[in-house]
Amino acid sequence: MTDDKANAAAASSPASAPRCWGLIPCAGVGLRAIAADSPAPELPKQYQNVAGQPMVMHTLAAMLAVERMHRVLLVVSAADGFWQERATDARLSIAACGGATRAETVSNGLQELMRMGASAEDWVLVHDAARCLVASEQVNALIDACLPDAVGGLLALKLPDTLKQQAAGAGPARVAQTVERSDKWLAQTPQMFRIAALQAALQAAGAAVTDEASAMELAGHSPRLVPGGAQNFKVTYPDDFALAEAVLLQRKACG
Ligand SMILES: Nc1ccn([C@@H]2O[C@H](COP(=O)(O)OP(=O)(O)OP(=O)(O)O)[C@@H](O)[C@H]2O)c(=O)n1
Ligand SMILES: C[C@](O)(CO)[C@H](O)COP(=O)(O)O
Repeated sequence: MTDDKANAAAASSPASAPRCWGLIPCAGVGLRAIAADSPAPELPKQYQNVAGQPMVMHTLAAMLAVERMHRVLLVVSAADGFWQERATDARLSIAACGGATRAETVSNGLQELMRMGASAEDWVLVHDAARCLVASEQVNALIDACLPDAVGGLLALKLPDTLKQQAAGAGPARVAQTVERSDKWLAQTPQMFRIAALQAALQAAGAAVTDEASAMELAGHSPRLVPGGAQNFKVTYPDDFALAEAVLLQRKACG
């Protein structure tokens, strides 16, 4: 069945109430966030302080502020000692089943959600621990767009700049051509899909896919693109910490 036909079928069938679960992959090492001239930090980027709190605490606060979020599962690496003796929220669970890639971490987390009582048709919203600026309003907008949809979708940002393709060859980078950008979006998170469909897609796609939507695309689906925002960037490079801190402090000052 095409996504369009499945949407029509979903619209004409009686309303059911699948739940929304949050899944936060938090098992990365943050290699690109380490400045070339700095020693490696003791903790990965998601645990470094940003605006007075470990980055992941901002991420969790935004996800847990969404009332329709049934529970949130944080997936950390087996070696993670951060959560020992730390107070947690009643709707938060932590599983030390992170994998070697983000896709493996998410796949292991989906299995854990099923053990926690999630059903195959429930929705999961996968959100990077390192996107600590997501606003609960954006998460709600994604849920509103995806709940009536047969497939699901992701927050994304229309490309704001002119897009250049690099020429092949050694030496300094040079432009090969300017690429049409009117149909290009930057993928963000959360990415929201049905749990069983996403698990099947990830298993078929393998560990190399860098987001959930890619796995669904490889399975033949066309996920919805829901406008996110420039502030929902992923803390990836050293400069990103200062930007994230400035935005969070400014939000705090504005109440
Ligand atoms: N094996 C992995 C790799 C990544 N992630 C998580 O996926 C999110 C997005 O990944 P990215 O920003 O690429 O994080 P890292 O893999 O940690 O960064 P880098 O590639 O720079 O090492 C992060 O919250 C990260 O913790 C994960 O849970 N398990
Ligand atoms: C999922 C993601 O945040 C979408 O932009 C991103 O792909 C994950 O991290 P990476 O930088 O691709 O490793």
